[in-house]
Amino acid sequence: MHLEAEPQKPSLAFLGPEGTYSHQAAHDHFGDSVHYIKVDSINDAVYSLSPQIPFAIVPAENSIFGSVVETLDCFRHKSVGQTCFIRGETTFAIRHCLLVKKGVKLQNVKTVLSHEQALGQCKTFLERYLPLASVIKTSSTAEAARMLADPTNVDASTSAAICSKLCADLYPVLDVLQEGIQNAETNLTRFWFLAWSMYSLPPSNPQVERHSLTALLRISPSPSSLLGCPSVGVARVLQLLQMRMARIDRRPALLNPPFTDIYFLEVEEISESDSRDRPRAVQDWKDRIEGKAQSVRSLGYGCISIGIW
Ligand SMILES: O=C(O)C(=O)C[C@]1(C(=O)O)C=C[C@@H](O)C=C1
Repeated sequence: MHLEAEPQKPSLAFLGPEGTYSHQAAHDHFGDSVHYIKVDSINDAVYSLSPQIPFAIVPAENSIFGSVVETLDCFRHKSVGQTCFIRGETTFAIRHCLLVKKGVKLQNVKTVLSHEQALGQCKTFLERYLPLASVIKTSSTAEAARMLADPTNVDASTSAAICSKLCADLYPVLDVLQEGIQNAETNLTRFWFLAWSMYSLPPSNPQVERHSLTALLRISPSPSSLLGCPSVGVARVLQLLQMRMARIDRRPALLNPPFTDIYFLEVEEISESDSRDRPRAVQDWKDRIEGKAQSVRSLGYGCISIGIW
């Protein structure tokens, strides 16, 4: 019998441990076509990108709790657009559960552990059923389950974790106390696929592949902008690019003077032909704002970064 060596799968970093929504969303999309590498934070997922780990998945925004600021804050850094590019996206349905150690009842729960996003998405449930419980933020929802199941955790009999039902299978000492505890039945999180190189694409699953037609503009303003004050600059850039804005996020730029911001804009303009020839489209955007902005850089798949100063 002739056994063919399995071609090496590309590695993809995800916010671990196993059982996070990031892990599940990646698995839904890529199945067994990638080698999964768990990391401890969204930051680590972004900064682990390298020739050895060419791909990563990070949460972008949630339909109940909004933008994932940890991800946007990573996108402030100039490495994004150099060794980190957005190359696609997927949306995943989030259904949170309250997990406890077997035998623990709702009235025993004094502490709830979970990721900041999940705690926000379940605020109504927490206020109604556990108003006196204190909350502890963990690096991910599955990390909350892992901590609860840890045999050395002395507080486990008075604690609960908000995470996916899958975590009850991964940690058999845990039970699902309540299912579907998010503030609204429809709860979706949008994830971005990142790549180390602008020229590499994560393996696609033809069943679910759907090219996003949005673009992300990172606009770093400063007072001496040729385009005027930051918000005017943003509006002017959109006008020059002939783009309609779909979403806007604003984060502190961590530059002087204080209250200088970076804007993240998702725009709707990209036409069918542009979406087929993205490098040309990005070049065209650059040409249109040349001379008006100090720096224009591609963030990858239909994404550009514009520095105005
Ligand atoms: O903690 C997880 O399970 C994650 O994958 C992170 C994350 C997020 O940051 O938005 C992903 C999806 C849900 O919105 C909750 C948490």
